[in-house]
Amino acid sequence: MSNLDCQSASEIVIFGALGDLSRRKLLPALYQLEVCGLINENSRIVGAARPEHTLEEFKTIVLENLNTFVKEQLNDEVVTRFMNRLVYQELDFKDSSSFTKLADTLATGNDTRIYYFSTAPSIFGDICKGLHHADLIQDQDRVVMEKPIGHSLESSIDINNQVSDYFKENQTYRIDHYLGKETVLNLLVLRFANSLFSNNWDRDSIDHVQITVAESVGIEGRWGFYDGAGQMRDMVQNHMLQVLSLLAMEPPADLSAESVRIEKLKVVKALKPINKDNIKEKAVRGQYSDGFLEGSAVPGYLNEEDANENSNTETFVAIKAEIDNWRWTGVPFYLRTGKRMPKKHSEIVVHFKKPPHNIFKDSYSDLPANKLTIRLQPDEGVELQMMNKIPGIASQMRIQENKLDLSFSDTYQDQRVVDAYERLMLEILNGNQSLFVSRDEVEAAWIWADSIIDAWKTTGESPKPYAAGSWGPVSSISLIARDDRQWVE
Ligand SMILES: NC(=O)C1=CN([C@@H]2O[C@H](COP(=O)(O)OP(=O)(O)OC[C@H]3O[C@@H](n4cnc5c(N)ncnc54)[C@H](OP(=O)(O)O)[C@@H]3O)[C@@H](O)[C@H]2O)C=CC1
Ligand SMILES: O=C1O[C@H](COP(=O)(O)O)[C@@H](O)[C@H](O)[C@H]1O
Repeated sequence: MSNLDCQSASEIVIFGALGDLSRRKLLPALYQLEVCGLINENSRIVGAARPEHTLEEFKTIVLENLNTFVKEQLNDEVVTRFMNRLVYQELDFKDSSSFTKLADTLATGNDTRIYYFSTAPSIFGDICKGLHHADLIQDQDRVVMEKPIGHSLESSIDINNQVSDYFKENQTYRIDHYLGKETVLNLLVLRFANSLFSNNWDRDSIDHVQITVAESVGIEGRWGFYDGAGQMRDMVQNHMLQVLSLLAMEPPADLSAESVRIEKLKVVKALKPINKDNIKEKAVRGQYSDGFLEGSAVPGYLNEEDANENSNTETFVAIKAEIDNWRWTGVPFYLRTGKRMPKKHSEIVVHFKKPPHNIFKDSYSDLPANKLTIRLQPDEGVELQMMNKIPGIASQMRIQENKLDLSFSDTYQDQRVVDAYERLMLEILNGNQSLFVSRDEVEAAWIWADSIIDAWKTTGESPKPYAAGSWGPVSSISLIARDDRQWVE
């Protein structure tokens, strides 16, 4: 079945259509789906926003954005098709009575509506009330929620309740854009389409796993938002736990949303709690200070624009996560993520156990373990480090460490790199929830993350400084060195 066979025509309503996310990601993603012919020909895109604009003015803004944010040259024919789908709706999301205008607009369109909440979560409840007030919620409609879903378990329950009063769970799509990344999706294929890995994916074969999500960017003008969150809430509670779940979950029965989400949830629930009693040995938080990136001086977190110089917010986190279940007992998952690290570089390194006995002692005294490196971004690919004989007639067997390297850009040269939002938008249009996060997952992740954040608060643990352009505070090296291991650089 092609994607379009399962996709009914819909009204795609973007609340916050003139905001940053919509302009940079959502509209370009929809344009790319248009290029691929993946949007039902009768679907419309309704931009809802506060300012008064004519449709022509809205189209002009959208075209400017496409010119800016779509990497490839725009195709005139596709642009015309895309523009013909656009509708503009001036709306104050906090004024329920104004939603009757939206009802009039939607009355002339398709039966199924996709409501994309591209606004701050504090407004989700107001939008739901407005939609309800104008009788705009039907069983076949879908709602898309952007992150962050709260800043704690309590606030996430509150946001989820505000939406679930009006939409059922099977109508709700919670975005974690990491689930739309090609390389994150490829984890499923790597693990469950290759028996070499699926048969060796447990405590018997694996020594430990490292997950690094390093960013070279700093706060990029969003100090106010970021300072209330920090790297634990911004990256670990969501993206890193999603990656960890896909990496560690049991094989799902199939790829349905229900099967995949149940298995991911079990992983998060099995995470050993980190609290005030063990925080010092299990987690490290850091904050970047002045430093250098690619040869240029960059300010520290407390010297960024709009900064409050007393902030204790972390911009770096390293954690020794442990999954208390049959498969993973005794296998640490070391997580590390930070802003202003030397480069944008995200990867998973699976360290297998060493061979039990070395028969090559004469040429190699200490056989290294196999390492599987999954490069998430950039330079996406998969690399397996293994031992190999050096060809030659020498009487003594000479061996060396070598690698099998599958670089996606070399192997799939003709393929454009698909942005995560394109993939996720397509899944929303097709009504497939597999790549979206269930309420249970969000809440289980908050329980684990909250305990760490509370422990930092209780112990008064301040973030350790690290120079911008470095790999994090020295204590993150100690975190892993205590177990006689080291971060892969
Ligand atoms: N930007 C990004 O890259 C990412 C954003 N997100 C999330 O996506 C969501 C949107 O973010 P972002 O686009 O950056 O935010 P913006 O503030 O840029 O956009 C939000 C839009 O909502 C509009 N809005 C707010 N209140 C009302 C109202 N009462 N009535 C009508 N319109 C209103 C704003 O309009 P006005 O300007 O008139 O107030 C603004 O255009 C947030 O939850 C964010 O956390 C998640 C990941 C990445
Ligand atoms: O959600 C977020 O993700 C980005 C990192 O996303 P990536 O796709 O560039 O890896 C992060 O910079 C931002 O702070 C966070 O809110």
